[in-house]
Amino acid sequence: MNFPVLQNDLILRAARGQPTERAPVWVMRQAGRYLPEFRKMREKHGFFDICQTPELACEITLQPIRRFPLDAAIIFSDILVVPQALGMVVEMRPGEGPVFPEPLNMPDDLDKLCSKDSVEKLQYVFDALTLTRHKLEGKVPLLGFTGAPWTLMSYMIEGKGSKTQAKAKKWLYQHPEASQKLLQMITNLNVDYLVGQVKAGAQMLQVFESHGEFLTQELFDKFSLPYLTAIVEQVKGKLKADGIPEVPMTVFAKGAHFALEQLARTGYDVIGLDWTMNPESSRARVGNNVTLQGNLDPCALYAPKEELAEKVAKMALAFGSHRWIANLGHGIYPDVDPDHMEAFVEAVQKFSVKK
Ligand SMILES: Cc1c2[nH]c(c1CCC(=O)O)Cc1[nH]c(c(CCC(=O)O)c1C)Cc1[nH]c(c(CCC(=O)O)c1C)Cc1[nH]c(c(CCC(=O)O)c1C)C2
Repeated sequence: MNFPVLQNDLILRAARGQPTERAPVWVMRQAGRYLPEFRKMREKHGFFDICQTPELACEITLQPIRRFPLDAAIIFSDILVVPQALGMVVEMRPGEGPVFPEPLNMPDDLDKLCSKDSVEKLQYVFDALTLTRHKLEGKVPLLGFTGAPWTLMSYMIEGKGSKTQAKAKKWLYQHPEASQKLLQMITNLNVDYLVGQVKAGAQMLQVFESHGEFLTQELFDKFSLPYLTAIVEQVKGKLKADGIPEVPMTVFAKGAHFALEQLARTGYDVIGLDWTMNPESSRARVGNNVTLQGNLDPCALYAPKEELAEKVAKMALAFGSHRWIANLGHGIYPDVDPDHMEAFVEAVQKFSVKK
């Protein structure tokens, strides 16, 4: 596809354990809600209309890259496009967030899902990736992503955000086989979806297990870890079989602090840490063969800029300069002042320089 030559490969080097002059930095959910230029675009267009229109998705992906000296762009989309591709309706309601008008209630409802040709329904994401990779002009690598099977399953059953995920967890206890059938269906689509994203131009991939925090270790071992592992093994295996150079893969399992050692053995190149994790003890637990990503408290961006810079300096010291990708410990919040996002990025660049 003759993509422009990459000029900044810091994040790819950090992910592979190669030396970097300083830590690369990007921010989860960096495109979107907190930027006035995004909100202006949202006044005119529906959320999923933007996702489905490559020119608009590309424009929003580039907005934070124009403003801040970031080291990666993440394609503008949402994890919930995967349930849509399986035949579910998802609406984005103002003030409420994503809603499934007809969530899955009982195992029989799985028959309503349609896994045939589902990856083809995501062609618009592939088109957005290809366009964006060109429009980035090689400035920084382009990241693709998906939601992990458990996180997507929980949305498909709850039908919206939930404080407890009790309906979804009820399935794990009452309908373990149906749960595994659903998780496998999502895993299969995710593998094809991520391979398709790389073929379309994604240079690195992240799997978001945002609802890891609701699982016990026992539930995580049974209903999350095997599917996260299958995804990394199969995506890397398929790329290799197709003669396509492998790309680094990140897993962000929010709240799954108990699973750090296991996650480090799955084959992911990068483990994302949420803001509750201690960088030094996390490093001691995972060893030196994986890269860590994170993990400043997203609310630290509310602090005065000087204090924010101090927190970043402290974080840089705790992670050290090798195998670290600087980020927040979860997505940036919608009411953060963009000037403080800039202060965060600049502080990482200043304090993570290798001595
Ligand atoms: C990576 C990504 C996501 N969503 C969006 C992006 C695009 C890139 C970016 O913003 O940088 C756009 C993205 N997605 C959404 C928005 C706001 C919608 C709007 O403009 O009205 C944007 C910009 C909508 C959305 N989509 C989702 C929610 C959370 C709902 C809840 O559980 O209460 C919400 C509010 C689901 C979702 N979506 C995503 C996750 C995983 C990351 C995380 O844990 O934050 C999750 C859980 C991932």
